[in-house]
Amino acid sequence: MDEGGLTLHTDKYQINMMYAHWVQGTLNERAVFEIYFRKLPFGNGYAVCAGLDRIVRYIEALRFGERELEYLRQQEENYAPGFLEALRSFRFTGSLHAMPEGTLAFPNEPLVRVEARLFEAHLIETAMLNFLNYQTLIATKASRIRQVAPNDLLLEFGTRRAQEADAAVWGARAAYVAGFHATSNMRAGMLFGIPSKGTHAHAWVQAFGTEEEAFRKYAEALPDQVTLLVDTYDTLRSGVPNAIRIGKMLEASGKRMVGIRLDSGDLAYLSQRARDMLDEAGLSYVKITASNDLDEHIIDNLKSQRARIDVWGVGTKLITAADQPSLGGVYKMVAISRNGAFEPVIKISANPEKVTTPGLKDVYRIIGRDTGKAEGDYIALKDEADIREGRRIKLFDPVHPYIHKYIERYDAVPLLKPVIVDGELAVPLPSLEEIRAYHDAQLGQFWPQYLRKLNPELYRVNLSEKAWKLKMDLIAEHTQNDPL
Ligand SMILES: Nc1ncnc2c1ncn2[C@@H]1O[C@H](COP(=O)(O)OP(=O)(O)OP(=O)(O)O)[C@@H](O)[C@H]1O
Ligand SMILES: O=P(O)(O)OC[C@H]1O[C@H](OP(=O)(O)OP(=O)(O)O)[C@H](O)[C@@H]1O
Ligand SMILES: O=C(O)c1cccnc1
Repeated sequence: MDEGGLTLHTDKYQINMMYAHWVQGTLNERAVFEIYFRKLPFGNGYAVCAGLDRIVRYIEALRFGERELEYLRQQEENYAPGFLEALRSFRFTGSLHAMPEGTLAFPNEPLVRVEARLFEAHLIETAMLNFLNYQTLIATKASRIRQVAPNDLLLEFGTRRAQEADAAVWGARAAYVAGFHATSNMRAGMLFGIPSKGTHAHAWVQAFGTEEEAFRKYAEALPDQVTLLVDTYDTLRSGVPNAIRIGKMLEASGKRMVGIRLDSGDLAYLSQRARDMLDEAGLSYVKITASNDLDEHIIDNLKSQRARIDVWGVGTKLITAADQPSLGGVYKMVAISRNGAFEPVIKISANPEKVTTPGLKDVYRIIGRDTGKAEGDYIALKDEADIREGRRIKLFDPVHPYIHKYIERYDAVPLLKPVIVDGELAVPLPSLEEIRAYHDAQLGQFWPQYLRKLNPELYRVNLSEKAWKLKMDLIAEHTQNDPL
């Protein structure tokens, strides 16, 4: 997808800061920022990273053209002409390390680390958060839905209710990353290569004199993909019997009907009755699709009622993340270069959760050698050797530091991979199919108790002792408390 034209998809305060750095001559000073979120959405045990593909394409396409410069000139008379000239040759020259799309991520660990000139680091905050927060939210919602229907076909049907067009297509992609199988949105199919699927609407049936005629005409037109919507008049008295007639008609011409779709009423009862009727008619291969305001809770509940549903069409509640419509990912400065070296910086807050963790850091997934499973994540300062070299490390609870344990016999997998280095793409972006396969492998690394939908076990994100000490020292420095 062409991401040109998004350069001013940023908050004005970013341009104000760029301008002030330009005026003060500090625009080329380098800084490090991290993106992380503080709380998991939906009470889920993990989040599924998505949005990096768009971030990279956006960064690569960043240019201030005539239109952008003219708008800035008109908007703000304080912006000196020299600033606008500097923008004309703007290119992103920094580096970006990030968790690949499909990675399972947890609160308070960096998903992205940006190392760049202040001039460019400010510009990209807003758009990066916009893409990452939304797509990660939808991928996580989709993952919850998949958790309750792991063996069924999952179709994304949300476009009509999405918060506008971008959300529809990028949300369809995020759902696909997390394991949905297809989308109804043809543009998402075209842009990203996601399989597209569709049945027909009630209007098709209403357009004909009888339901049977409507079904027949549809089957004549599209004999290889007949999924008939059976609830326009009376699901069990007319819809399913008419669909069975069409199924038989197709059989006579050597074809097989794909399915029926239920879109209202008691989906458990109707699916059981419809299954019986189809089976009795010898159409046991015909699949039953359900739709109608579905989400992970209803699907789970329908399964516990032994609903006979093979395919789930999920729209509104997925694409709008209806029970939690935003993820609160933030972008915080953790270091700034002074006299040629990065110095850690902190932001203090009366709210302890909002105090940042200073310094350039890496995140590692600790995989137990004996189990092959993730034991916890470990955030360390960038140059810490113990974790890199697999030596014994101490995991401790920062709130109650006396609670700790040592671990050895582990593999430490660095999660932040180089994506852009000095303005250039470090490695080609993975394909969507590669991302899906990687996501599945990620899920396989976790014990089921971390993945369950309801009251999942807390997965630990540990801070190294050095990183923790640095944080405490900086807090002390800024609050005039004694260091711990
Ligand atoms: N057996 C079931 N158990 C739990 N929830 C169900 C069951 N059957 C359907 N549902 C859900 O209950 C809700 C019913 O919604 P609603 O009553 O608005 O649908 P409807 O009246 O049957 O159809 P329409 O969308 O045409 O109004 C939907 O979210 C549906 O997915
Ligand atoms: O329910 P969702 O999860 O959003 O899935 C998509 C819905 O969109 C269509 O109906 P439409 O919205 O056109 O009409 P309806 O509300 O009367 O079902 C379809 O029949 C589904 O019910
Ligand atoms: O193909 C379908 O059945 C479909 C697509 C979008 C929304 N509702 C249903």
